[in-house]
Amino acid sequence: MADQAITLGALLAAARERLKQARIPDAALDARLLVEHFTETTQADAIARPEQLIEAGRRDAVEKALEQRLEGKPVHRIIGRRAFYGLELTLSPETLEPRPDTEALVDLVLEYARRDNGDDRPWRLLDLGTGTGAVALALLSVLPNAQAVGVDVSADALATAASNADINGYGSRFTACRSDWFAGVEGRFDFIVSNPPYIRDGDWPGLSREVRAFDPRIALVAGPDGLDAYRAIAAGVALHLASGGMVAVEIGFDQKDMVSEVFAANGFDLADAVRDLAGHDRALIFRTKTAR
Ligand SMILES: C[S@@+](CC[C@H](N)C(=O)[O-])C[C@H]1O[C@@H](n2cnc3c(N)ncnc32)[C@H](O)[C@@H]1O
Repeated sequence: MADQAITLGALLAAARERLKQARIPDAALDARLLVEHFTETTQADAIARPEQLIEAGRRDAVEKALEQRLEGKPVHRIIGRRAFYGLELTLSPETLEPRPDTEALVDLVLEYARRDNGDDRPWRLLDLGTGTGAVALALLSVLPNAQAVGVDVSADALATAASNADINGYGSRFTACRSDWFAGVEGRFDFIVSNPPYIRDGDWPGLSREVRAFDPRIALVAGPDGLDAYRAIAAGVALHLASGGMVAVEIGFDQKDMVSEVFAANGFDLADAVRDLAGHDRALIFRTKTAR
């Protein structure tokens, strides 16, 4: 490659065209995210100062990133981080890339936590399968006096979650706990939340190549019917839920009835369900069954 600078506008146009030609979905968005990240520019720079010169080293970094994208690596894996609920979260090999759909789970928990002027209460939160810390940290970002314990079976994910808590300014209110679901968890919590693995074993081969190659299988797959993690979680909730507490989970689009049955069998009533932006059932919240 010639050792010369290129303008930001030309670099962006070339990157967009390259991904488009290769039929990469969302080519324009991916090109923009990669160029912005590796040239340390913003969308505003591209609009206001497209003539600004990008030095050869940065242009080469964009070039390498485009090659990775053309080989199928997802754009946020290349960048190494992804935005979730207004937070910037670093990814690592054993963390799932947080998905926008999971914001529905956060909103559902917040709706209940903030009832009756509850915003400022010292809520105790438990996030089972915390991954990057996405759900716990999003809740901490809105509830200023809450404390969260993030549980994961993966040491790599937990280290990433703890680092994300520090980077985003919530390190003093976040505790990482390595545990197989509740096995190593102590204490009781006002809200137990989880976005657990919920894909059926048999559906794994049909997922996109990008997901299979770059998201950890253990973060996504949960037995022949996809319900193994819900069974493990529902069985342990009663021992760790504070009086009046609630448990909320993300679900697959067709799992509302099945997951409700799993929790009902363990003594919990469905209190509410919300859909994601595509209109699919996405998050459920339960409370302890009342005596009838
Ligand atoms: C679907 S990911 C969710 C990650 C993150 N909470 C999010 O919403 O982006 C599920 C997480 O559960 C963790 N996990 C899987 N099996 C587990 C187990 N037995 N005990 C604790 N965590 C587990 C995985 O490592 C993964 O981080």
